[in-house]
Amino acid sequence: MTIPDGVTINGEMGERYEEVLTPAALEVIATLHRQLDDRRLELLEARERRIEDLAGGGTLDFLPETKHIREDDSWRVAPPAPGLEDRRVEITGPTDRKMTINALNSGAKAWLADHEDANTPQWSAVVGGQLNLLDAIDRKVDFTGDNGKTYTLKPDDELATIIVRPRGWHLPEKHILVDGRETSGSLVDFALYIATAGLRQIEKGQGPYFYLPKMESHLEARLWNDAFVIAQDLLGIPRGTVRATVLIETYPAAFEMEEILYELREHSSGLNAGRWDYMFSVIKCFRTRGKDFLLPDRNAVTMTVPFMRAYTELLVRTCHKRGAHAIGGMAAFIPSKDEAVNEAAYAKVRDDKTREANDGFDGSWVAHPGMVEVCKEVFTSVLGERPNQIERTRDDVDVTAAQLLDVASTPGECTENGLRNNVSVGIQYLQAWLGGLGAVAIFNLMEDAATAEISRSQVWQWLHNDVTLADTGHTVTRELIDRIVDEEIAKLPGDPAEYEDAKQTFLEVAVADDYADFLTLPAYERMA
Ligand SMILES: CC(=O)SCCNC(=O)CCNC(=O)[C@H](O)C(C)(C)COP(=O)(O)OP(=O)(O)OC[C@H]1O[C@@H](n2cnc3c(N)ncnc32)[C@H](O)[C@@H]1OP(=O)(O)O
Ligand SMILES: O=CC(=O)O
Ligand SMILES: [Mg+2]
Repeated sequence: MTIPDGVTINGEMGERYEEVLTPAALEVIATLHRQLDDRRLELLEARERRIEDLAGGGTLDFLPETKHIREDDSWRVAPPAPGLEDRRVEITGPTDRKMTINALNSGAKAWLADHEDANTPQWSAVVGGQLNLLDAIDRKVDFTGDNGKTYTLKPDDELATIIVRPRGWHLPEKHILVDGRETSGSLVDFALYIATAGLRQIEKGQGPYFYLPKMESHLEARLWNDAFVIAQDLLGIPRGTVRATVLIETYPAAFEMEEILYELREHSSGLNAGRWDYMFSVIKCFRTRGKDFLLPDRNAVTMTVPFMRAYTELLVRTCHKRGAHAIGGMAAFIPSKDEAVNEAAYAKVRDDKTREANDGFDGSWVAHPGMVEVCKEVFTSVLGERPNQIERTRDDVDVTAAQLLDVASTPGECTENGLRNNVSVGIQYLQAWLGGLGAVAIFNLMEDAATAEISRSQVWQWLHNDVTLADTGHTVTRELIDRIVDEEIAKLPGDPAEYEDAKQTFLEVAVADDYADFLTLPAYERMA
């Protein structure tokens, strides 16, 4: 296997890995790393400076220096690329072989093939996931499971369009070094896809399409755009072939939606309302600012509370003004074998998608194949034969910074039940994550990296703001959390000792004075 100068692969070479870690793909990684990684690290430092400013009493607002972009009515994003015109229902999920086939066959219009919230950066998942994508595009992915069930792809014209979500800018890739330095997980996931399966997508009449997560500014979008231009030029692909939908899922990004679309306009395929990371980011940004930014129990923060409503309304308005798709977020309810729970889950997903479709979204996400039809049906009842409703410009919407920041009027209470739920979900999720699973069903809900971030951040916020719990009257202290951690672990299946790693990681990210930027960072250090 030929490895370009300066590139080191630390990870074990599994079967067929050379089909993904090709010389061309490694060359793209090396070039992107050398040209862009210093800027990536500077942008991560800028995030830290913003957090310090917010902790010191600063606030978020629309940027004065980019007002001209917001006020210039002349620009639009590129028209929808092949396979991305109609996105009324998109399924999300990790890229293991079974999920790949199930997602592509699900009847959804698109599949977010996840190397982010629903996946872990285990080396075998980083490369193995890309191999599954390659095999799916080449129609060589069929297999028979251990259960004897045969997994076979449907005909091409019935499959969902693949949209790959690489890791966020903060995550390193320790198994691939360039000039002795760890690389960026984002650039590795992007490069491995565009230089292998993504090229095959072009031959098939579509393109390398991406979902871009967890960005905090338009300058981070500019970095992605530069990565697209460099990679397309290197691989001899016309500029504009790559398309990217950006998740607006951080508080700062909500104030730069228009600028983010502008930076990526040649490559843009819209914005998505990434509600779970958004809530996480709200807590993270203002975690030390007391009751004005204190969220009640996680399950009480619905999409209809004022600050969440302001965010989704602004997203639709911004996208449609610029000719871009507005894609809704994830209702975390999944089918259940318990009939009553199942009925409630379907009703909640239906309500959620109905609100989004009526608000002007062009499509939305589901976490499970069982939820595809309900989402499709709801959007079809609004869209009819139209592929989207981009023409609905929502000129009636005018969202202010104060509305986006109005966390204080969120109804609900902080309760011990909520605290216990956060502790249990956080530990169960980390247990799964450390074992290589990025998405799991816990208490009848889909849990992934974003929802787990909310859980651990709430624990941190309640502890560091001396919250008094409404149901018990207790103040949240380290002693109370330690007791609840042990009690909740005792309720889980198996020996409590099996949860020790997850417990320690949870305590590190949920109670330590130094708030970890992302739970996946210390967790990744524990991963081989
Ligand atoms: C905040 C965000 O970023 S949201 C986006 C990121 N999160 C996600 O993508 C989560 C995606 N969802 C999932 O991973 C799964 O639905 C889970 C883990 C929550 C539940 O999965 P399971 O416990 O396997 O559910 P269940 O047993 O009901 O699955 C039934 C079948 O549907 C399949 N399935 C379930 N979810 C998916 C999915 N998202 N994509 C493809 N197939 C799926 C299962 O593989 C299983 O297949 P099988 O019958 O062939 O064995
Ligand atoms: O990625 C989606 C989210 O809600 O977070
Ligand atoms: Mg997210």
